[in-house]
Amino acid sequence: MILIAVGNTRTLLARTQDGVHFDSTSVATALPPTKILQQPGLTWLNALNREAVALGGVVPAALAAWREVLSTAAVREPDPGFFRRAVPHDYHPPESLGFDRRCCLLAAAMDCPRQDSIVIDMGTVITIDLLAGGHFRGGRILPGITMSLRSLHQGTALLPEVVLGSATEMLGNNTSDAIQAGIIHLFTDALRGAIADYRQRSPQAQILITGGDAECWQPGIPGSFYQPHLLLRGFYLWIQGDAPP
Ligand SMILES: Nc1ncnc2c1ncn2[C@@H]1O[C@H](COP(=O)(O)OP(=O)(O)O)[C@@H](O)[C@H]1O
Ligand SMILES: CC(C)(COP(=O)(O)O)[C@@H](O)C(=O)NCCC(=O)O
Ligand SMILES: [K+]
Repeated sequence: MILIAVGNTRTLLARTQDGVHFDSTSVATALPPTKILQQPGLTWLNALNREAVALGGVVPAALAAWREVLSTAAVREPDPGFFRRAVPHDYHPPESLGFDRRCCLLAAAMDCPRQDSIVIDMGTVITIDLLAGGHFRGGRILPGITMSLRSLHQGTALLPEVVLGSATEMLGNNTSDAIQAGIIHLFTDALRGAIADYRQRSPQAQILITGGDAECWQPGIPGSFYQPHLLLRGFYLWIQGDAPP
């Protein structure tokens, strides 16, 4: 099966036989699908007309462009009804819950059915969601790391656009270090704070962390597990669960 998952910054293109191992790559969502399909190295995408293709995401215009390009392939899109049965929730309106959040929650719910989970997705935007007693209990949406750094530059005359290094000083003594200290401590505190709050509700919840910025932030979140393929795993389970018998 080929999975195409459209995020706000990156589109994941993945192929899997067993739903556990994913041969995946990511490309800029801003690129039109026709251009993406012409990229060298993405040769397995030639299988698009022979294999089942699953399409999902959180950027409606990009999804529409993919639908047009894939019109000859057997495209499958996830059914919200399956999600609602697998992960009951009170989100309102229910259809507004983002596709990427659903995939990660579904993976946690189906792979660890007796375990509560705090699911942190550090993508364009950061989401921190609580799955407890098999139900999605709600979450928090925060600006992402790159988005936050960019907004400091775009909203001011004097602040440069900074790339985060490994500086974690408490007190910055130049503009770049002060911004880095601000962002690193802001998000470390926000993540730890959310975990502490959610654990009042679910003391045993495991912490799963995924998304483009997760790998470098995981060490700052004690006890968390980095799950690079959480979204793809959930997407696969969703499409399989949906399949007609
Ligand atoms: N090659 C890359 N291009 C863009 N952003 C990247 C890349 N690698 C890591 N990142 C980081 O990952 C974040 C995007 O995460 P990702 O999970 O791909 O987001 P989304 O699913 O929202 O598209 C960016 O904010 C950026 O900080
Ligand atoms: C919260 C998100 C922007 C995260 O997107 P991402 O950072 O993964 O691109 C996305 O899940 C979304 O557009 N959600 C819709 C609103 C909601 O979940 O309530
Ligand atoms: K995200």
